[in-house]
Amino acid sequence: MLGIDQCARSLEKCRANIFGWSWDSRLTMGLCVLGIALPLTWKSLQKRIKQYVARLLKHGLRGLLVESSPLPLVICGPSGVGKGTLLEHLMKVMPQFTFSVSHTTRAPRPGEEHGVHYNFSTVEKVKEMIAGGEFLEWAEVHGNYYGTSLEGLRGKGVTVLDIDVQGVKNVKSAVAEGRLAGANYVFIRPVDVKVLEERLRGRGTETEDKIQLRVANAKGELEYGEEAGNFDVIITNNDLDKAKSEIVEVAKSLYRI
Ligand SMILES: Nc1ncnc2c1ncn2[C@@H]1O[C@H](COP(=O)(O)OP(=O)(O)OP(=O)(O)O)[C@@H](O)[C@H]1O
Repeated sequence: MLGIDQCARSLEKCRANIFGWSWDSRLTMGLCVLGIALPLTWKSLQKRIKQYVARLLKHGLRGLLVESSPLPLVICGPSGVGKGTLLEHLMKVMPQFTFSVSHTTRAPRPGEEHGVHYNFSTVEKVKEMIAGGEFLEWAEVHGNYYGTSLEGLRGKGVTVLDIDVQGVKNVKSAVAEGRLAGANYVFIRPVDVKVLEERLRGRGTETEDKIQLRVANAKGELEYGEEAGNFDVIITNNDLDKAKSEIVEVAKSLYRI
């Protein structure tokens, strides 16, 4: 990386040559710009390299020619912290951020469209996909299978995953195994656990037992969320308007929009 003195000297040299830029000045100016830009882009560059390697392993050389889709945006945080509230705002302001379409083996209900509400599939097909490691996560509920496929994350815009810590670990395993190119991880934290309890009670959607269970789980989730290296960005949702602006700014900067 270039030092500040070197940058200043380069700028002075360029200024002196402003009316007839010599190749020397152009080169030093270029190096100067690179010196500033490179550290900023290093993280995204690393992700992009991993993405290319994963595609190369999966599809061979042909994979390098396929246009890459943006990495999914993972949003995690304890129950009641305001993930849903912040995501609703983000998706309203930036419609290119959307939830992924899940797979299900249950029959479509009136008005439900394949590929819009769900990807309707058969039990045989879903079992085949599970065996082939094509799901990020899946569950069997009342005899029907539901799951988030890795393919479903490669949508038109940026796919958003609102998931718990276990879900984040599943995403990280998929990345480590080369099944997913990567993801951007954002953790939402409260100022303290007491606030969570108040929000969950205020929302009025849970029984007291469930509130206590969610608050108890929150402690472990906060430990994981705040541990260095687990998330790219941590947003504290205290003042709601501030947190809303922050999530939009974070999304813009992560996806260079
Ligand atoms: N900054 C905030 N200040 C006050 N109340 C908030 C704030 N953010 C969210 N809330 C409120 O807290 C409650 C919980 O928010 P929300 O449902 O978005 O949480 P969540 O993290 O999505 O929860 P879950 O994981 O259980 O779905 C809602 O009633 C919401 O209106």
